[in-house]
Amino acid sequence: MRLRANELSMVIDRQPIVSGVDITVGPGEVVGLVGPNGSGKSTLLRGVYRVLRPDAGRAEIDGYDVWALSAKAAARRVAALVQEPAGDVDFDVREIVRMGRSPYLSALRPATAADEQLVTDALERVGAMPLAGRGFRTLSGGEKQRVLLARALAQQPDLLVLDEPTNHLDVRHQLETLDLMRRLGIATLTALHDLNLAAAYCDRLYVLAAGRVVASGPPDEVLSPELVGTVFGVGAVPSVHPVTGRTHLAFYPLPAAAETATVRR
Ligand SMILES: Nc1ncnc2c1ncn2[C@@H]1O[C@H](COP(=O)(O)OP(=O)(O)OP(=O)(O)O)[C@@H](O)[C@H]1O
Repeated sequence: MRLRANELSMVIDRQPIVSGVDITVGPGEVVGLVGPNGSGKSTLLRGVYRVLRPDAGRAEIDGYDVWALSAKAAARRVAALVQEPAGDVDFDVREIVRMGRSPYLSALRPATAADEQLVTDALERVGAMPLAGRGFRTLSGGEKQRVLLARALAQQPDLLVLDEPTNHLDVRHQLETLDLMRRLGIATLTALHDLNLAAAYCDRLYVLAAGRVVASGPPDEVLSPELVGTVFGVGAVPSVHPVTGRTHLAFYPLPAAAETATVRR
């Protein structure tokens, strides 16, 4: 499986939000999307998981334009874990995860025991089996996040798209979730705010600023103090993490006069 976003541009209310973005995710690769608030990360992801149609360019999975596929066919290839309200109806956890099988079902292809087993497997994989009978609305933010990840896994996607998967998670569950994401072996494109987590868990990063990719490559090469200063407007001191051996950035505020201008669209 290979995702290739080619010259993707997205306009909202006549404002360019994503401009000429090229992104690839190779088989089994975990690719991070980082950038300041409002830089267009979620909008770009929506173009990829087929919720917001790009105004120009294409997002292709194995050469298929995701926008040329039916919604159901696209959902068999791409699963998204996004920040979403629970909705009005109180489904239980198992029902929520079962929804991940709906792209495969139809009047001619009703749910089978194999589908139910996939639901169980997905719940087990994220450690949410003890929550299976609970009402989704009664879960904590972190529990909800894990159940939504289980739903995405039940979809058996070729590509996982995650928008801030560590949102709401305590520090242990942040590490566990990203560790799980890596172990899944599924090609993944994930927006992450925490640059140190992005560096620790992603094979490659794309840095978005004002809707454009301003840097890309392995985290160690991309997250230089210069780039962090220019794009995020903070100082960064790199060091080697004493346990993991990965590059770790310590941040500090820059004096107001030294703040660099944000990249213009
Ligand atoms: N439906 C919408 N209507 C109007 N403006 C929108 C809409 N969706 C996104 N935008 C604007 O597009 C810009 C990019 O938003 P987006 O959510 O893609 O950024 P982001 O990088 O994911 O931000 P954050 O890190 O804060 O989640 C923002 O200025 C936002 O206000």
